[in-house]
Amino acid sequence: MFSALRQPLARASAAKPLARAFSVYSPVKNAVAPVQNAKLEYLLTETRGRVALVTLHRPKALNALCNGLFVELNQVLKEYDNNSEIGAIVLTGSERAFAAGADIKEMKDRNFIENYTQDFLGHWVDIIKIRKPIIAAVNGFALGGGCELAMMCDIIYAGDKAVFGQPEIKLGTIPGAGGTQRLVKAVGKSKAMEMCLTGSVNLTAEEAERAGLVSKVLPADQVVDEAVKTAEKIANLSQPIVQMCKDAINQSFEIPLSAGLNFERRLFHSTFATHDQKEGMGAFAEKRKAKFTNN
Ligand SMILES: CCCCCCC[C@H](O)CC(=O)SCCNC(=O)CCNC(=O)[C@H](O)C(C)(C)COP(=O)([O-])OP(=O)([O-])OC[C@H]1O[C@@H](n2cnc3c(N)ncnc32)[C@H](O)[C@@H]1OP(=O)([O-])[O-]
Repeated sequence: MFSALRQPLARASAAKPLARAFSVYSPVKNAVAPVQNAKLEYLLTETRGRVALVTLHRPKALNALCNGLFVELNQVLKEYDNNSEIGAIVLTGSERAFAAGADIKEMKDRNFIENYTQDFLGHWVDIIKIRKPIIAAVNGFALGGGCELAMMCDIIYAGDKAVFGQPEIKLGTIPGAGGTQRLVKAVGKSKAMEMCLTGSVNLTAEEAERAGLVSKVLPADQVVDEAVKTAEKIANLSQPIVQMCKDAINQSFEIPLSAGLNFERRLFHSTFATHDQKEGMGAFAEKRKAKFTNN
């Protein structure tokens, strides 16, 4: 199914839902049922040069994250990951909300047995398997799962009115997709504890930048364009080397320093097996711009 979808995605140039074959998730049972020629209901997609721009589009619910949205998001991201015309991805929401968290109304009646046996949220986090860099362009609310989704991306740019928070505790639950883990690594234990334990201490965009959660704060109407510009820069570098670099940085979250340094050195060594390393260093020595061929 993915290869059949590749062409329509690669050609898409306007921000509108694409008609295609799709699978949808039953919110209750997590069962995948194939639906032919359904439309994207929760996303807008477009391509700008070598960058794919994916917009969460559930405006009436402030982009609350539901099962159907993740089925679409996973498929679209996988398509772009496999499309050699695309070098990087920008994920954004609306000016009012990147995402106001998991859909509370959809999940409120779930029970423990269902959650456990169906591994509720298991497939929601497939975004971390995407090999190409993903930049989150965040405006408005990034709460609960919205904050967690942004943290699963590789770089976060925030609009000046963005708000990051983990309010789950006020709903009688805890963050379920990285709020107690990635947030600690991004902002430190004390701030993460304060945010998660109170549910009401949020970070403004500037606070998030100071804490290291966000790499740049921009006027709200410039966030997406700036994210696309950065994504385009990355997309025009050597793609295998970009992927190795993303891999190496992500390893720093998983393994001890000595193992991470070893992993990094092995990847560094292996870049010398590529044509792009010869081209990149050769171009520097010859005082010309490198032309990478992804080999
Ligand atoms: C990457 C993988 C992610 C996995 C996630 C893991 C699990 C996660 O850790 C758990 C959560 O996220 S738990 C969630 C953590 N998040 C939270 O606790 C935040 C919950 N949201 C809020 O506190 C408020 O909506 C805001 C303060 C965001 C805005 O307030 P405002 O400006 O007065 O606007 P308004 O009038 O309130 O909302 C407009 C419409 O949107 C609707 N809607 C909004 N969020 C919704 C949601 N999450 N659900 C459903 N619907 C939601 C709202 O009902 C209303 O619809 P209506 O049909 O017109 O009634």
